[in-house]
Amino acid sequence: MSFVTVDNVFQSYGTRPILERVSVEVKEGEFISIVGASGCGKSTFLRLLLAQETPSRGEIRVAGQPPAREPGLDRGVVFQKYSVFPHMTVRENVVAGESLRRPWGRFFGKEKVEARKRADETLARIGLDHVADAYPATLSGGMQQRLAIGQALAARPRILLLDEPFGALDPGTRLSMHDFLQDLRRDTGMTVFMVTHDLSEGFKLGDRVLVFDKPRWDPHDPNAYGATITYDFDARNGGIPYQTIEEDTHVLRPA
Ligand SMILES: Nc1ncnc2c1ncn2[C@@H]1O[C@H](COP(=O)(O)OP(=O)(O)OP(=O)(O)O)[C@@H](O)[C@H]1O
Repeated sequence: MSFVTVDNVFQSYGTRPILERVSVEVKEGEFISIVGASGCGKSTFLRLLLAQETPSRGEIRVAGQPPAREPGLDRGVVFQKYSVFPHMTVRENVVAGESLRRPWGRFFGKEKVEARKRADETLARIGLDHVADAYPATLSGGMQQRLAIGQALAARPRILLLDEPFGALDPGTRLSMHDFLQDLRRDTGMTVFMVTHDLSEGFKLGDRVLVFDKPRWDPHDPNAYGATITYDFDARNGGIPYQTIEEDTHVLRPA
């Protein structure tokens, strides 16, 4: 059964189309990698899933409902640049990750004690419990990015959105982050959408790899048309396409 449904979504900025006819269904627990040329709208697609933006046309549903507009507890997000707070300790960063998503923004009294306990559980899960009282500047790049993921996980989201989360890391750290993410996913059963520029990373981590591209191209006006999902690969089965786009209708159909 579909958990995230994207139904014929279009997004434009002013008169400029960015995405057109994007439709995809994702089951709960699936890991979706997203690849495509620079500027083709991959981050825009994540912002739509996050409900930071509303599509110009079409509909997105999460568990049958429109995604909540306010910062929700159901979706966590991690960007390439570390989003941790430098003036807070590692533990405080994880507590903040949860509290900032609440309407009133802070925990008090007993709630605070419980939030710190949950933060310590998250830190144990991401292997940062031994540096709970340290400040982010004293951590390596990989540890800081793990902390950013810990922040996003603090509220136990059902969906994790990752926008090139490992792009700024060196190759060795990147590999250990892959292991970390695979373990995390096994433990939590989260649904993950990850934008990456690295195709092999996309196939290694993803159950499916979605390719965003422009099916129509005007050489005199490269911005005339938007991008859509042109391939939907089964990454667990040698990269056989589940679906490919039809030349005439530009609609994804079973391959
Ligand atoms: N708020 C906005 N207003 C106007 N144009 C925007 C806005 N956000 C993004 N764009 C434009 O939309 C296009 C798609 O941007 P987006 O960041 O989604 O692409 P991307 O595929 O994630 O790119 P990259 O791989 O380089 O990160 C870009 O040309 C960008 O300049």
